[in-house]
Amino acid sequence: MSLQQLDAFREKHLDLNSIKELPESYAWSSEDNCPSSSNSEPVPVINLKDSNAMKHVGYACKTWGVFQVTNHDIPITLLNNMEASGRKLFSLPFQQKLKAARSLDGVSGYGVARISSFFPKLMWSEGFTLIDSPHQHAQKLWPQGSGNFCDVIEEYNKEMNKLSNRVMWLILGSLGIKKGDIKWANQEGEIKEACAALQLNSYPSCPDPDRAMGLAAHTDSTLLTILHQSNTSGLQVQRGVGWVTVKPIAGALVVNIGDLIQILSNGLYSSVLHRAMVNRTQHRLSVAYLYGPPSNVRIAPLSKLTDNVHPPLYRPVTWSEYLGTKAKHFNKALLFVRLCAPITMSGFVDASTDNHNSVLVG
Ligand SMILES: C=C1C[C@]23C[C@@]1(O)CC[C@H]2[C@@]12CCC[C@@](C)(C(=O)O1)[C@H]2[C@@H]3C(=O)O
Ligand SMILES: O=C(O)CCC(=O)C(=O)O
Ligand SMILES: [Fe+2]
Repeated sequence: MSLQQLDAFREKHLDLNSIKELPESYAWSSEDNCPSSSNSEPVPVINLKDSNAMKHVGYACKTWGVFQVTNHDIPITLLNNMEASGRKLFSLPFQQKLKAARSLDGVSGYGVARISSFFPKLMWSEGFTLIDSPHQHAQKLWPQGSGNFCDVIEEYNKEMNKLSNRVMWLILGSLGIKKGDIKWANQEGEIKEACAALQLNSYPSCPDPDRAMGLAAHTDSTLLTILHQSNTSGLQVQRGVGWVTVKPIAGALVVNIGDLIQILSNGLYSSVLHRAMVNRTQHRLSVAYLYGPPSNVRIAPLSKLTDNVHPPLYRPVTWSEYLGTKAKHFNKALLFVRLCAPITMSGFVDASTDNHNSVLVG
């Protein structure tokens, strides 16, 4: 990052850990920050060792787009070590974290939520994204030695890759998809070249949590995301018109359905809109493993799920192409890869003028 970029960054983004009163630039209107629904049914919790796990996953995908998993075989010590590594990183002095700041056009490094540009107010969070080896970043953050930071990240990525593949097959299996139906997986269903990003999110305690927003409502552009949310609540998912809190369960992991599963499943399973809230007393940390397909693969509705009555709803896209669309159109990105425009309640086609790929139906 150039010195000029660093100055612009410092000007806009404050060290949240030292602020005693919520600045106006972080105060969201009550409309944006609408409260959560009370008395809602809880998000499904699925024991991966249950012989009916696939059926439960199918139900959770159809009705929620999110579920928690237990008995997932990720050692609790690894989850604890990952959380401790995240806390160690975010507790570094602000100036030190800035040494590993994400460049303006870059993906990895320290920075504010990259969706910030779509909102008039700033979010009460800081993040660290890793897509490749953690060593270069660790060297900048801890020039005297980073302890076991890199080992923990590498072990975590390896284990999350295995778990993501296992959960992906439960999701696809629940739609009747077999190993041979996915060309980019080998006979065992493994995806050797799967791409992924690790996103560490830090939400410092906030002097006015009811007016602040940790991470604004979004869907993930992934096949699926596995989130370790520590023991402090904050994650909420949209259900109907309200927001439901995903209660932290010790040792459980949250699985979010991403936009690419929505495309693959031809809309049978929708990605879940979610957000993170903050609180007055606790510093919350979350670690998201964002799982996607190999970079050369074009994701399209699976042919087994389409026919004359159910034509493909989306055109084929690679993950990086889709991330580009998301960076430009954010929560409308799926509409921009859609082939058949959805019909609105009024019976008219909801045609976006920008969406030149739409074939209007109905
Ligand atoms: C692979 C990716 C998905 C992501 C953008 C990124 O290039 C790296 C970070 C990811 C993340 C994490 C926080 C929420 C999110 C919307 C964001 O701003 O950065 C996601 C992006 C995404 O899923 O679109
Ligand atoms: O912190 C959380 O609970 C949510 C994080 C998240 O949605 C993400 O990293 O994509
Ligand atoms: Fe997310």
